[in-house]
Amino acid sequence: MGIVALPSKPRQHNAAPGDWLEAALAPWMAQIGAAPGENLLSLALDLPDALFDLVRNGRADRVWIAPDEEMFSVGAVAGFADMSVDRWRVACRRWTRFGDGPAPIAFLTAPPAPLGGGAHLSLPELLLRRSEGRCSLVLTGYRDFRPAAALTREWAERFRAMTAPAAKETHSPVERQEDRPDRAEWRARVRAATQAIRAKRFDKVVLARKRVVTLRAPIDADALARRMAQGCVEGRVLKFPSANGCTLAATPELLAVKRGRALVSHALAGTAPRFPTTAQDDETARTLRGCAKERREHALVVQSIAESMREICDELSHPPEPGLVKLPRLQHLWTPVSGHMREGLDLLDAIAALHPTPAVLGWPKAPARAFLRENEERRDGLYTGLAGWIDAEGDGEAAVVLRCAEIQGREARLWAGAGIMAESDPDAEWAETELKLTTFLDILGGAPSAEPRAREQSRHG
Ligand SMILES: C=C(O[C@@H]1C=C(C(=O)O)C=C[C@H]1O)C(=O)O
Repeated sequence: MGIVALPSKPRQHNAAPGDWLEAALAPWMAQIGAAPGENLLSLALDLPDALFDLVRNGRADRVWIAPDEEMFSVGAVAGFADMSVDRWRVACRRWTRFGDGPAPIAFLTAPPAPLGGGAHLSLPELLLRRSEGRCSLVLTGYRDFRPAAALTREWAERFRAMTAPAAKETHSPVERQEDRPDRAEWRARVRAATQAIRAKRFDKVVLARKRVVTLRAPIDADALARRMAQGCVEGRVLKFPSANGCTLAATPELLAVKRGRALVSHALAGTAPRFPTTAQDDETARTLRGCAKERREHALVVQSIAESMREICDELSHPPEPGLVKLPRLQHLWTPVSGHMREGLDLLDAIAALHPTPAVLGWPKAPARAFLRENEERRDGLYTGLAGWIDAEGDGEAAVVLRCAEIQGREARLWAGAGIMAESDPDAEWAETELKLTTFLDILGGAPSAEPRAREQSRHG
């Protein structure tokens, strides 16, 4: 499935966005004024398509784009900007909601795989959502002791800022790029990992590396997110704030998708390049499916996901043989694991059970994590962490943040990793990470790869 194409120019809309919102809020003022001050309050409004287009061509703190859905948000509700899981659950029970639109959601993140740990939630003040062809605006606030008009004024100001026309996108050339670790150090790290595996410390560990790309001018993360969304990806395009700037990703890996009681986790591990001719591409896919190392690497991930899901699901199933996910530059072995979640559990329970999987950490998890800590692999931004959203019913999605970069000023810190098994060859694993880096390099605007193209180099070529 492809990502919906974005119109390059916003369609015309006559009313100024701020005026439109004030008029749309007017009929609700009395009800907002009478709502209990100690509860969260949300109002969902239908939004004209043209205003939605203004937003997706403008600026947003958080962006989430799926094949059948788009979400953009600004602001975080004061006092609920960083919610604990418990606080979210309590708030959901005492929420005053108006309007006939989608329920409010919180965005969530979880730390990179070597750190692990639970989810953080952030409650957006303004959420623009297009789902099933319908555009809506969900406004959320905590009125506390303020008059209702103070709250609606804040919403209107944010909406004006969000719909202000974005600066014209300019393309900035690459000034320099650097690999950390460099190739020699990478080889040493992979050898250390394969030795530890042969010494039976663990079966698999995921090593990662970064490329720091510096452009001549500051990077426009919103423009990059739009470019990513225009490409065709299997998965999710996202932009989330992270420790030093923001993280952008076009990731194919979905850790958890929950709708009602149905939970699906997508095991993705085992990688090969794509080729322009069908014959060569199919041959590579056959080699990937038949490669014992890749199959074992994949099987570890499926087994671990199934074990974790058994703790929270009653029924579990997955196809006996992996399928393939085909991306523009890569193909992966893929197994969707489906389950029927136990009564009363939500997406956050699924995250607690599943994150991180051996696809981004290793197996068994504890010694793989200890190895990464000893080797001081510090992953920037949200790389191999999670990003996603949850609604008040506990449904939602969590993607593993891959094919990503943390953007700060003129710098993009790109990350890619590979599963290391006993027989891993350092150069083949380097080639695989090169290929993974191209997903983001392509979007950044043709930054030339520091190494020869991995397509021709891969162990499957
Ligand atoms: C670690 C990454 O990707 C993960 C590792 C894979 C592998 O080793 O084959 C495949 C998909 C992802 O689960 C990455 O893209 O950086």
